[in-house]
Parts: sequence; C-alpha cells; structure tokens
Amino acid sequence: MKNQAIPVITLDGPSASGKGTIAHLVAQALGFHYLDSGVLYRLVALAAMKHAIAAEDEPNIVAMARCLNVSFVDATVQLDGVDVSEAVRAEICGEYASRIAQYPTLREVLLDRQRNFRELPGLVTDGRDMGSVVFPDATLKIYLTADAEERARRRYKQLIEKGINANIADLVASLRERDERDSKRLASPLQQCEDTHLLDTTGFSIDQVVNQVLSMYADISTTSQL
Ligand SMILES: Nc1ncnc2c1ncn2[C@@H]1O[C@H](COP(=O)(O)OP(=O)(O)OP(=O)(O)O)[C@@H](O)[C@H]1O
Ligand SMILES: Nc1ccn([C@H]2C[C@H](O)[C@@H](COP(=O)(O)O)O2)c(=O)n1
Repeated sequence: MKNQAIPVITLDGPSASGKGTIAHLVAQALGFHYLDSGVLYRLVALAAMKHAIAAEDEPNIVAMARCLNVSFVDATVQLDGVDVSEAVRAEICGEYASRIAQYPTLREVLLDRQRNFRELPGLVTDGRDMGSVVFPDATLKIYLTADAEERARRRYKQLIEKGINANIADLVASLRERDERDSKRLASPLQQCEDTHLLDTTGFSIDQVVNQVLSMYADISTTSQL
C-alpha cells in the first residue's frame, strides 16, 4: 500500500497541553501506532547532556543525532540500551530539547526517523510540526491547547505524581519561555495551520477530549468513504 494511504492523526500544540496523553489514548482506541515526536528531541538532548555537548554546539549535536542508538521497547524508551523513560521527561530535558530543536539540520536528521513510524493500520502522533511539516497529508490535524495556567497546573500535578519537585510559578515561566521559543523559531515553528482543527481542552476531562478526537476522526473517515 502506498504510504500516503496509511491514515495519520496529528496533534500539535504547546507544552503540557495534553497532546501526548490524548494521542496515546486515541492510538489505543483505534489500534494505531503512536509516536511522541518530542521524545526524539529529548533523547538527543539527554545524549548531548551526557556527553557534555553545549546546546549551542550545533555541529556536534547534529553529528551525535545521526548515530543515536535509540530503541522503543514496549512502553519504554532506551538510549544505548539503557531505559531512559523517566530521564527524558525531566523539565531540564524538555528545555534543552526546545533549544536544539531550533536547528534545521537536526530537524532534517529526525525527519525520516519520524516518517518511518507511518505504518498500517495507522499512526497517531504529537509534537509541534507533525501536521505542518512531518505529515502534511495527515488525515486529521489537530492543534491541541489549553490556557497557560491550566497547562502549568497539569504539568505541576504530573511532576509531583512522579515524585519530582516542582513550583507552579517557575513552571508558568518555563512553559511560557519554551512555547515562545518553539513558536518564534524559523525552522518548523509551532503554529496552527489553516487545515488544522483547534481544540482548546481547558475545562475538559481527558476522556472528553479523547472522545472528541475519535468523533472528529470518525466523521472524516465516513466523509472520505462517500
Ligand atoms: N484534558 C485534560 N485535563 C486534565 N489533565 C490533562 C488533560 N490532558 C492531559 N492532562 C494531563 O496533563 C499532563 C500533561 O500532559 P502531556 O504530558 O500529555 O502534555 P504534552 O502536551 O504532551 O506535554 P509536552 O509537549 O510538554 O510533552 C499529564 O499529566 C496529563 O495526564
Ligand atoms: N515535533 C516536535 C516535537 C518536539 N519539539 C521540541 C520542542 C519541544 O519544546 C521539545 C520537547 O517536546 P515535548 O516532549 O515537550 O513535546 O522538543 C519540536 O521542535 N518538534
């Protein structure tokens, strides 16, 4: 089957909007594959920090990304054979990832790795440019957001539940800084494109949002079969 015939649902949006959670549950409901594209940038960030490569050192960051030894084993992610599923979720990793994600050369290196996740029966993926750049022909494109304070509260609860110390005021500031950088960069900026559906999840539960996405996909799938 031609690659373009394989359905893709993309969820792009700012930090802590709930993209990964919703994408994963929608993929489970549909029996589709799932790609958290942010993890790829976080893995490069983690490897760079482990090798004491400064975020400003674009050539070495890109060279290291080309030979990154990454494997996805069940629900874990491994770097050089070591389970780094928790380490990549640290805020410092997200911040470093956001800084190196500005490099078009790094984005180019990660492009094919992301596109290789497009396999039958379908793919649900989240990130910043999944609908605008990585999968421009996606079946359903969603820009998933929530107001900044709600997103900070969600991230705060998430970190505390993992036993990671956090401060709401610091989180509001760091999320705002990260989203500003992700939206203002020249290479593949976070943006809501014309063919993307806006979904503001402020005040909606996870189940309500998942059902909303499934309903949108069912509508599009039905329409495309007419
Ligand atoms: N609609 C919702 N209502 C309440 N909490 C939510 C909702 N959606 C997601 N969450 C929670 O918010 C937290 C952040 O969600 P998640 O990590 O999926 O966001 P994200 O957009 O992928 O973040 P990032 O891009 O920074 O990785 C998680 O603890 C998740 O369970
Ligand atoms: N498709 C993507 C995914 C992620 N990034 C960058 C920008 C984010 O701040 C950082 C971490 O992503 P997260 O795990 O928080 O979703 O990685 C990107 O530029 N493009």
